[in-house]
Amino acid sequence: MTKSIEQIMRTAPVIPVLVIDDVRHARPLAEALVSGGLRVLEVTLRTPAALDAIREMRQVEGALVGAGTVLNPRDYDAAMKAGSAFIVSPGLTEALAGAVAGDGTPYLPGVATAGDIMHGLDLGLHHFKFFPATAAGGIPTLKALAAPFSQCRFCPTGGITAATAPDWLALDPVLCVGGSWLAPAGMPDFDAIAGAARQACALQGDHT
Ligand SMILES: O=C[C@H](O)COP(=O)(O)O
Ligand SMILES: CC(=O)C(=O)O
Repeated sequence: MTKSIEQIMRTAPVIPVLVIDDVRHARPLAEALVSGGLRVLEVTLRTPAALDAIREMRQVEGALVGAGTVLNPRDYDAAMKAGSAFIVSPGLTEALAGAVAGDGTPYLPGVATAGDIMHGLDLGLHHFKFFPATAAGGIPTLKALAAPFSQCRFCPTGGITAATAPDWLALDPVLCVGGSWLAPAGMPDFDAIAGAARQACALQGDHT
């Protein structure tokens, strides 16, 4: 059965945001992250290898693999054909949100302003990526934005690190955070990635 975006956001406290250049790294990367307890994986459509990486990673037992940097209905279509379990975009447009929400696909669009959130609510959305979290003002901005929108839940992403993630996760409207710190660019060190995933998994991220 398809999981809701809320269930996906509550699966683990951290969603690794992945930029995969070499499809040969995809499976071992997913295995390292899942072995550390991070089951929800966002593969950004920023590289030519991304769609094949999604196809590979979804074979890994326990992995819940979605597509990030989905910018328009064409990207959405390609991401779904590759088997994405959820969709993430850096912002919110009617063209994309209409296509994704119309299909009932779990969807996490990016918002950075009250107007963005109101636009999302008009489209029936209540779960958002707060992006770019740190550059958009950090925790004070999210607290101020969340106050009038008590029905909304957030996954802050952008500039978050292992050191700052706990402060974000302590906020009630925050169900999880996203970040690329778990798998930095370059040749992956899968043991180090599994270790970072274990630490991230131990962070508290479950709010009612
Ligand atoms: O999805 C968004 C970002 O690329 C992740 O941000 P970050 O690299 O600052 O963690
Ligand atoms: C930044 C972001 O949300 C994305 O690449 O999907």
